[in-house]
Amino acid sequence: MTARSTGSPSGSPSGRPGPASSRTTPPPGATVPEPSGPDRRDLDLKLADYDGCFGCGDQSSDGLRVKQTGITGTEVTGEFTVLEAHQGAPGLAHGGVLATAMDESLGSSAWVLGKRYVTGRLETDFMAPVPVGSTVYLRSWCTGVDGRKAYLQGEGRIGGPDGPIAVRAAALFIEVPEEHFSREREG
Ligand SMILES: CCCCCCCCCC(=O)SCCNC(=O)CCNC(=O)[C@H](O)C(C)(C)COP(=O)(O)OP(=O)(O)OC[C@H]1O[C@@H](n2cnc3c(N)ncnc32)[C@H](O)[C@@H]1OP(=O)(O)O
Repeated sequence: MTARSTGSPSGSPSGRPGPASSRTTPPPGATVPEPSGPDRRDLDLKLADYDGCFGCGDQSSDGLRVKQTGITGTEVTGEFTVLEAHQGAPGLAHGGVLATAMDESLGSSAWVLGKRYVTGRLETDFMAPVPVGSTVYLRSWCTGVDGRKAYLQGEGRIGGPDGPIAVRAAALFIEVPEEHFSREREG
C-alpha cells in the first residue's frame, strides 16, 4: 500500500477555527494510505448487503438514507434529504440527525481505507440551521492514519454541493477486527 503525506485540513470559510481538536488531529508522521485492493471490494459487497443501517439503509423507514455519490481517493461524497421525522425545532433538522449524517459520511471515508473501523470520537460544529426538505451534500476525507487510528474530517452543505457549510465534523475512527461486529450482534 502506498502512502502520501497528511494533507492540511480544509480552510475555514466562516473564519471560525476548524472542527478538529487535539484528539481528532493526526499526529506528526501520520499518513493517508491510498485506498486499494480486494479488501475494499470485499467490504463494499458486505456493506451493500446491509440495508438496515440507520444512516444509509433502505429498510430503515425513518433513517437518513444517505446515498453515496462519489469516491475519489479517501474522499467520499453523499447526500440525503431532511424529512419531517428528522426535525428538532419545528421545521429544522435536529442536530443529532446532522451529527449522524456526518458519522455516516466520515465512516464511509474510513471504510474506503480497506479496513473495518468504528467511530471512537465525533466532534461537530453546527454552522447554519437546516430546513426540513433540504438536501444536505456530504463530503468526508481522511487526514491521517496512525496505527489503528484513522483521522477524518467532513462537511455538510446546503443549497448545492458548493453551497454554504451547515455542519462540519472531525472524528477519530478505530480499526476493529471482524469479530467486533459478531460480538455486538450476539450480545
Ligand atoms: C460504506 C459503509 C459506511 C459505513 C458507515 C458507518 C458509519 C457509522 C459508524 C459508527 O457509528 S460505529 C458505532 C459507534 N461506535 C461504537 O460503537 C464504538 C464503541 N467503542 C468501542 O467499541 C471501543 O471503545 C473501541 C473499539 C473504539 C476502542 O476499544 P479497544 O479496546 O479496541 O481499543 P482501546 O480502548 O485500547 O483504544 C485504542 C486506541 O484508541 C484510543 N481511543 C479509543 N477511543 C477513543 C476516543 N473516544 N477518543 C480518543 N482516543 C480514543 C485509545 O486511547 C487508544 O490509543 P493508544 O493506542 O494511543 O493508547
